[in-house]
Amino acid sequence: MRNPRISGLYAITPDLSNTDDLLNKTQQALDGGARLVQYRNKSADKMLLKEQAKSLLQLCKSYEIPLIINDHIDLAMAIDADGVHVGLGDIPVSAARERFGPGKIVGASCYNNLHLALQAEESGSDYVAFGAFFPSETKTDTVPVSTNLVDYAKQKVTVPIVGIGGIRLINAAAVIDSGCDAIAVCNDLFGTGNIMARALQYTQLFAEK
Ligand SMILES: Cc1ncc(COP(=O)(O)OP(=O)(O)O)c(N)n1
Ligand SMILES: Cc1ncsc1CCOP(=O)(O)O
Ligand SMILES: [Mg+2]
Repeated sequence: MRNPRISGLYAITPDLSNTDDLLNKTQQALDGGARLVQYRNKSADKMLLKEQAKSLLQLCKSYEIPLIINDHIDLAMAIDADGVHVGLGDIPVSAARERFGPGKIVGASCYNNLHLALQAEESGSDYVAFGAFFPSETKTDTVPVSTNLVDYAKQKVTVPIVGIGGIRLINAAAVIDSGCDAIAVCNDLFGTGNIMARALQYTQLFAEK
């Protein structure tokens, strides 16, 4: 059965060195209906990573929304986060599952590769992520993927599918319509003047389905 927690707007946090700013912005995304939050910070040192992850976890808990930690399984385990997201350069899905236990969310990047998705599912991932669907300002070393792959993958994988990469309000419907259960957004969510209003607009796209 598809994991019901993996659906809707998946907020990917931007690199912010100010923890209050990070919390404030994430709270706005949650107020707008984000269903999952990923703490992704590529520039913080170990101390800041832990401080921010712990604060975000407390915030997400108060909304009963899962917090997924990007890359850092040790950090995810240390703070008892709800999950971890791993890519090809990170710990393998099977090891993440083994270390983190059965009750935690393990998400896997599958880029434009159905074979990776099948492998990730086999290894115990709770969702598979494809992307980048569009050029991303947040992550520039991506591979392009077409919505056709999602259409095809829906027939092959049973875990939820997350779409990521350059998703904006104007192109999100195409990604959702291709069969993605969730869309992961960073820049078009956190880079706007009114994050809550933008999150609500994304949430509305799912309500229309
Ligand atoms: C939901 C989601 N999908 C894909 C990624 C990318 O993971 P990865 O390839 O490991 O790249 P980095 O994000 O670590 O730069 C993701 N983080 N989240
Ligand atoms: C982490 C990641 N993986 C593929 S694209 C991407 C960045 C997503 O951010 P944005 O929504 O700003 O493109
Ligand atoms: Mg990674």
